[in-house]
Amino acid sequence: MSIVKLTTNNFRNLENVSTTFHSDFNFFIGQNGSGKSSLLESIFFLGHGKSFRTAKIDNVVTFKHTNFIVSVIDSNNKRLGLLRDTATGLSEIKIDGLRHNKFSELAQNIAVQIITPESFKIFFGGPRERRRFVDLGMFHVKHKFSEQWKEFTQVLKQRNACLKNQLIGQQFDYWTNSFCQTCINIASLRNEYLKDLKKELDKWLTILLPEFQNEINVMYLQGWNSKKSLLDILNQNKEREYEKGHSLFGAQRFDVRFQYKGVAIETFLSRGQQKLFLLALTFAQAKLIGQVKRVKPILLIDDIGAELDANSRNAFFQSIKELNCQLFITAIDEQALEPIIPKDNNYYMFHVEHGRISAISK
Ligand SMILES: Nc1ncnc2c1ncn2[C@@H]1O[C@H](COP(=O)(O)OP(=O)(O)OP(=O)(O)O)[C@@H](O)[C@H]1O
Repeated sequence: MSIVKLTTNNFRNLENVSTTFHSDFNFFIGQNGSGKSSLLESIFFLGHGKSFRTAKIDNVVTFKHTNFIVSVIDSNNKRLGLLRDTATGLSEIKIDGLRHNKFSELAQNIAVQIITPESFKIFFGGPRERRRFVDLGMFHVKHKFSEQWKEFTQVLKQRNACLKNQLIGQQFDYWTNSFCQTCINIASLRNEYLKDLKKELDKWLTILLPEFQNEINVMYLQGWNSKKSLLDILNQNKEREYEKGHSLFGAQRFDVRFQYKGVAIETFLSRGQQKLFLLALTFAQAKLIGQVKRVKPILLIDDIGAELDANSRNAFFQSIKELNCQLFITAIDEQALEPIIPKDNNYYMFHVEHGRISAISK
């Protein structure tokens, strides 16, 4: 499936947008402040239940309004909708007109990934974004993950409550044992997933960063020393954990690092190369999602011109031809898009101005 039609009401400066999209390639050009990122943000919101720019919902609702709606119709004629109200704090999720309580039910129907000019700073800046990235793939690719994650977060919460309240004895031991088991399950699922991701990554690096293909080592740090038993580690660090009041080891602390000849890649890749690497990684993840989901992965790429020279944009074009994704790509002007516009005219181009989106005839 792909998004056929998007409607937004009071989402940033997109007060009333209703636009029909191409199933593969959608390009948006517009001046600074016209609403390009807001458009991508609205689609991202539907897939993630939050913005990629702010944690404050008030910032997203159009000034002087109290709620926004984003809805889409997909190529299977399925309708997905989300309303967020700042006055009441309520969210309303609708799938084909029926209300749902859990955001994950909406997210099952739409797999959205984004790359912005800031992505690589956040991605290489700390484990949080890398965790989010991997777990998004896990959510869509590994069917068992959602259930296991739910169980894990509940167990983690209980164990943390014991640590915070200085509870010892049977109750704490019970949650610690459950915690170890759920950590091991999740760690092994992530390990499987990252092996598949690494294979797929090498394919995309062949096009985007050929000098690094087959040379990048994906290091999976599962959240505790993999040579030791988690239970032993927890027993040895009991006092430290009680002191901190939360679990210091476990699947919640995992990370994934990328190395070239034993060195972290972000320490020597240029900014443009870092962007190409992230594109390769995102494409790899999209490919894995596309293989298992009925939904076609959606890729949002904000300001493609930033950091990429003409050669890199050519490599980017070569790679997107191989992807089976629906792409939404923004740029300040058409020149930045030149090398990546399909020559067969099989795409849509839009002009964004003052929050209005109009199709440009080719
Ligand atoms: N809550 C809001 N209500 C109304 N307008 C808003 C709101 N938040 C931001 N804006 C305005 O929306 C406009 C669009 O911003 P957006 O970031 O989407 O622009 P853009 O086209 O991506 O620009 P750039 O090329 O500079 O990244 C800006 O002028 C911004 O001031």
